[in-house]
Parts: sequence; structure tokens; C-alpha cells
Amino acid sequence: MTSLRVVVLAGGVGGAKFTLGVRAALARAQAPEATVVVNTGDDLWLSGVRLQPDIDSVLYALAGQNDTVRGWGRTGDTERVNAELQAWGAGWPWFTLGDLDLGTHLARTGWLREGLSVSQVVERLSQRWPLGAHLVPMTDTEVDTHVVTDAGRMHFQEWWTRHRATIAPRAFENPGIEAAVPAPGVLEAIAAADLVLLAPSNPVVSIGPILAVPGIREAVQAAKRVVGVSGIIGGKVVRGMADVCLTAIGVETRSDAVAAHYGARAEGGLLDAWVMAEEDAALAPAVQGCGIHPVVAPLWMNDAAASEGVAQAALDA
Ligand SMILES: O=c1nc2n(C[C@H](O)[C@H](O)[C@H](O)CO)c3cc(O)ccc3cc-2c(=O)[nH]1
Repeated sequence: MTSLRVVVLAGGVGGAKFTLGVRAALARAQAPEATVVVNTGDDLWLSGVRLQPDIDSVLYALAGQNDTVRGWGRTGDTERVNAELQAWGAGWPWFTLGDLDLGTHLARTGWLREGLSVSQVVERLSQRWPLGAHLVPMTDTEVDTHVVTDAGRMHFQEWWTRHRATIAPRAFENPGIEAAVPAPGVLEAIAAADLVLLAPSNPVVSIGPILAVPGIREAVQAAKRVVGVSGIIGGKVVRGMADVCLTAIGVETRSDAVAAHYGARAEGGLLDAWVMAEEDAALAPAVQGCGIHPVVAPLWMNDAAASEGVAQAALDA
């Protein structure tokens, strides 16, 4: 039994899988449940409802309700309402809203319209299933992610789901983030944590917006210990479009480059240690050279045991 208090910063499928592993590893150690600070930068309004893809990815995964094949939405979902929306010409023809998923969006939007804050809504959504972790949004303020391209500015979801990241991004922006405030409990959880973990989520559009909420980066820098987990394995992204996003901000798609992007805590960055894949072991000296302690471990999260192994490596780092 341990009293280790852990905070995870997470977003997307990588964040959800890693969070499952952290939950399992902490349960095995009889440690308290982790607090998971989730990216809300890829949220959007569509057909009158508020979507929170990263919140829902983590929520559904912890609840065992996620579609593991598609990587987003609810398992066993149907698309009857979506077909009607398409017939009306409502929403986006390239963006599917499942029927069960829409139930979540309607519940969330109703509560928001009744005056609940985003974090109060996340708390309500967290009560339906035993999650084994405490979910908090990074902020209650609306800060969607926009992608600036030569073809114009568009919402991150349009760039990703419609264009499949094929239009070169010039920049990623979160309009209004300078005025955003960390959601209640975020700074307190980080300050009280024995360990803050950066999940192997997209460093630019998942972890980036969380750290850009004023006060969160500073809180992580002041945390007792910070360990990051690489989402790059063997010089490639496991899934998603982190490589395109990293190129846009001038960072190479290499594990050591992402570690250097986060930076060593001793030099004003964030990391004490960096968990990197066995395939990237040759890059460990470069990470060490940045002042970050490298830990080499198997990082493929193909099943629950593998995810727990990755989480355990981060907890031990
Ligand atoms: O590739 C897709 N991803 C879809 N996603 C996933 C999402 O676009 C991204 O993968 C994440 O935002 C990236 O973290 C959805 C997520 C939701 O919460 C709700 C609806 C969708 C719909 C789609 C979709 O039609 N196509």
C-alpha cells in the first residue's frame, strides 16, 4: 500500500490508454486514484451540441465504453441520428456523431445551458460509471484549437477529420487561452501530487493546450517530480498526426526531440525523467545530455497489460 498521489496530463487515444494503465498500476499498489487533467482544446460546437472529444475518449475508456477499433466514440454505437442530420444538411458531412455519443453531447449541452461549468459537467458525466480516476478538464473556459494554413484558418477537427492533416499547418492557436483559468482543483492537485505524468499524447494539440492555460505550466514546473512518456516509437507516431504537428512547431519526430521540447526542469523546462521506447534506446544519451533522466521501456500499449507496463515504467522512473 502506498499513498503516492499522481496527476496525469492527457488527451486523445494515447492519453486514454495510458490513463487505463496508470489506473491499473495504482490499483495494484493500493495507491489513491489519479487525477487526470484532460485537454479541452479540441472541443467544438456542432449541430447545437458541445463536443469534448478528449474528455469523452478518457471517460469512455475508463468506463469500458469506448470503441477500441475506431479509436473514438462509444462501442456498439449506431448512426441513425447522424443519417438524419446529414439528410438535413446539418453538421459536417465528414464528421460522424453516434447515437449513444449524441446522448452524452445532449446531456452535456443541457447541463451547460442550465449554467453548470465545464468541470461540474465533467463531474456529472464521471458519476455514471466507476472510473477509478478523477477527471478534470484543463479549464472551464472555451478555448478551441484553430489550425492556421495557407488555405485559411480552420477548426482543428476540420483539419484532422476532413483533411486528415494533409494541409500543411503553419501554426496551432487557441484563441482566448491567455485569459483562460485552470479548472477548479487543477493547480491544487498538481501542487499536492508526488508525481506528475505527461501522457504519450500529442505534445502540440493535446499536452500543448493544457500547458498553455496560464498557471498550469508554472504549477508543473513547481511539482515534486515530473515524468513524461514518449508518444514517438522508433521515430514514428503510434497513431494520429503528431508528426505533422511537431513539424509545424519546428520539432523533429524523434523521442529525444520531444523530450528536449518539454525541456529539463533544472533548466526551466518540465521534465525530470523521460520514458522512451526500446526502439529509441540509442537516443537515450541525447536525452541525458539535455539534463533529463532517460528510462528505456517497451511502449506499445496493445493491451491492458502492456498499458499497465508503460504506466509502471513511468511510476518507477
Ligand atoms: O476521424 C474521425 N474522428 C472523429 N472523432 C475523433 C476526434 O476527431 C479526434 O480523433 C480527436 O479529437 C483527437 O484527439 C470524434 C470524436 C468525438 O468525440 C465525437 C465525434 C467524432 C467523430 C469523428 C469522425 O467522424 N472521424
